Amino acid sequence: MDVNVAIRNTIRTIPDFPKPGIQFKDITPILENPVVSRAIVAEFVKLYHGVKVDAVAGVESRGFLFGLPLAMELNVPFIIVRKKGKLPAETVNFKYDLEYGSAEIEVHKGAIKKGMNVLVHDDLLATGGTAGAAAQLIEKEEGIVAGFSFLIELDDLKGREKLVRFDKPIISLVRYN
Ligand SMILES: O=P(O)(O)OC[C@H]1O[C@H](OP(=O)(O)OP(=O)(O)O)[C@H](O)[C@@H]1O
Ligand SMILES: Nc1ncnc2[nH]cnc12
Repeated sequence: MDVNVAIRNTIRTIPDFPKPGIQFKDITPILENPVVSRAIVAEFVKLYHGVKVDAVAGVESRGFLFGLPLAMELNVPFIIVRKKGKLPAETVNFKYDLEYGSAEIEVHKGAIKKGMNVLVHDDLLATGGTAGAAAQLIEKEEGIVAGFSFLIELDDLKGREKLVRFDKPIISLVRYN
């Protein structure tokens, strides 16, 4: 199976969600398909062969879906990056600007160890604000960004440009204009 073709054929595009003009990439049909889901994890494992990854950080909420199985396959810890106010123990936070307004993400203090190579994982790269903030959080904790992995990248929103400064591989399985 060509996993990129399988993803493209399985994703649904829902127009005007959550706002008029947005073409929402709905991954729920992928989650309902265990063959494609397994192929996605296998593809990430293959692509990260030879890259030093000590942990995978998945961004709430859709970054959790493939982030945990990927970490399990790589046999490394999975670290959850959550929106503010959801993690129960002491946290470190990073505030960032969105297109309109701002948002804050956090991880448990001590989850990212000094010098740890942490792969940022999410389902989708749009403007890059979220993935860039997760990477800054890793650096704030003295971890090293190992790279970025996404199922989907929306090229027109130029998120990649926000991530190039980390100078690490940015992998997306499917790209849309
Ligand atoms: O590149 P950006 O412009 O930052 O956008 C990408 C982010 O947006 C979506 O998450 P959303 O905030 O919709 O939350 P969810 O995963 O909980 O649905 C997506 O899952 C990414 O995390
Ligand atoms: N177009 C889109 N589809 C799905 N998730 C998104 N997150 C940001 N933009 C998105």
